[in-house]
Amino acid sequence: MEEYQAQMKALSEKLLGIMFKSLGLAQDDIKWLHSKTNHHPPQAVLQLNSYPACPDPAHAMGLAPHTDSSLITLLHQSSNATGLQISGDGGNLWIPVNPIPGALTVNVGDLMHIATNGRFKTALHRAVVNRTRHRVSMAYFYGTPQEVKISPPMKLVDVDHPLLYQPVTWKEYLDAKGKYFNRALEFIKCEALFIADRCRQL
Ligand SMILES: O=C(O)CCC(=O)C(=O)O
Ligand SMILES: [Fe+2]
Repeated sequence: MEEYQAQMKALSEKLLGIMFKSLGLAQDDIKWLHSKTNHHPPQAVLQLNSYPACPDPAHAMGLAPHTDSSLITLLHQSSNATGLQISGDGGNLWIPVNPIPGALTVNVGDLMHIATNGRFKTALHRAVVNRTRHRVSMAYFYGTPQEVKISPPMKLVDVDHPLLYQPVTWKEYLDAKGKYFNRALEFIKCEALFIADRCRQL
């Protein structure tokens, strides 16, 4: 398990580096991301999910529609059963994300949505139970260091892209998520007054 987590951590950092670079950001813009040079390294959680088979999947709960609260999630799903589904339209249409042997699924999470000012969009997904097969999955949630207030680099904020969310730590965000669940992002949205105030400070 420790070795798996170490590998997932390295992969998360690599992927995030590539994703931020794709937005034109340099290493200096995302200093908090580099755990080797950071006093307080980014935090991560490993979660194991088990979904017993159910002959009537429509009447069983797998994992309800949600977005992950991480920056990114690296998901391993057992290759013998389907169950993960993603929605691009707020939960009307669900598209299966079937397992590919040897491949991981990468979810963009809420913190990445906040940290990139909405350039990378958090992914709404759910897990439904399989009719005949027991399914397991292993989710590695990669987040930010404990004390970091997540806020996009100023290069991603301008008049065409006003600041969308108030700066929050992962802990503060998880508290909001616990209270407001799928509406947590909405809850930390900048009010017009807050945006005007921040813009004056830029
Ligand atoms: O089991 C799955 O495929 C999804 C798991 C998941 O979304 C989660 O643990 O947050
Ligand atoms: Fe998830």
